[in-house]
Amino acid sequence: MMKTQNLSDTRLPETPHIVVVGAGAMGCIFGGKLSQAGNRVTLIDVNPEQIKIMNERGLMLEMDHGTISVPATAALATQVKEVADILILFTKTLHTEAALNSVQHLIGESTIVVSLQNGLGNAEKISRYVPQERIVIGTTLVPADLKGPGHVASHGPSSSQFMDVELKHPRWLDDLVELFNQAELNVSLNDSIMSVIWSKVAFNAALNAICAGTGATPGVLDGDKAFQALAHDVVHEAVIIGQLSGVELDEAKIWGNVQMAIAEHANHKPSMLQDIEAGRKTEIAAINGAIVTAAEKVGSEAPVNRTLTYIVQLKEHLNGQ
Ligand SMILES: NC(=O)C1=CN([C@@H]2O[C@H](COP(=O)(O)OP(=O)(O)OC[C@H]3O[C@@H](n4cnc5c(N)ncnc54)[C@H](OP(=O)(O)O)[C@@H]3O)[C@@H](O)[C@H]2O)C=CC1
Ligand SMILES: CC(C)(CO)C(=O)C(=O)O
Repeated sequence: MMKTQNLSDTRLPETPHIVVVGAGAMGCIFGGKLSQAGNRVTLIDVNPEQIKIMNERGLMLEMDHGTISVPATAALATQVKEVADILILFTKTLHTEAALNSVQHLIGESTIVVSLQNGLGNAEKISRYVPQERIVIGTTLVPADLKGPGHVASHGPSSSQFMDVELKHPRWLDDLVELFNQAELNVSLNDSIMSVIWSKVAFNAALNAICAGTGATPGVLDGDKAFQALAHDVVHEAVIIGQLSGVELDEAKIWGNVQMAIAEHANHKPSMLQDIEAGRKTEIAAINGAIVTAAEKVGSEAPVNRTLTYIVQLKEHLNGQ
């Protein structure tokens, strides 16, 4: 049963309890920075060994301006009792439902759930657990490489955009932006959030899937004609399907972000490549696969994205997934 109350005029509590679900690369960066800014943060994950290490050693974040150490409170979902005021989802999309199932006892009448996860369909999944008026969705360009439990490297420019899914811009949303920005997370609101999400999907469909398929980081692909041609075709096809689905998209801007990542995130392993290297299943279904599904819905096809989906799935199978 979903718990709800009218929230449009409410503000965030003075010292909100922030729960980050998924203490991997992104969870540690966001949780660590929010914690360093003086917030009460609990990290939830599924691996007891990693949780123990994070509690003992804290988080180590390697950033452009140096490495910071932040004490951490990490736990299994069942060990956390205090309801979350803000629940930030940073599992891979394929674990969203399991993660939400495990934290249902932490979702109260005014808990706000934030997802900056990659891929399409995040809001739909979350809305099975939380009323739409309390869901915030968006994207992030923060590059995060997991080096070990609680140890993350993040280099290069980063920014994030989000909005409440109902596009009502309640007062607490401004508080949320301020909270993130006080932690130097560089977030902004964007009313055209479906355009933002589709643009990121088109970007990830090219960058993440090609890097996962080839094993290369963006910098290695710099200047390669075959990469440029393939990435262009992936983005172009995604843009056409997004537009046919009713979303406004600016192909040049998306392409600009791909070039930015090649230049500025040269050594970052896109999250899908990190999954392949760790022998995990990837988010290919929620990114390139979701473009293929969207194409079918509008009576079209997305052969380039379908082929890339097969290639990454093949890599998963070869990894035993
Ligand atoms: N890394 C990056 O640079 C970026 C990532 N993103 C997006 O952010 C999201 C998170 O990515 P990232 O941080 O890289 O992923 P990671 O795989 O590094 O971290 C996810 C964490 O969630 C844990 N987990 C799995 N299932 C559950 C569960 N049921 N409950 C709680 N925790 C769980 C995982 O544990 P285990 O490993 O044991 O499964 C892992 O520790 C993804 O959607 C990704 O696409 C967006 C922009 C950049
Ligand atoms: C960091 C970024 C934007 C790729 O450059 C990303 O989305 C990912 O790694 O999944």
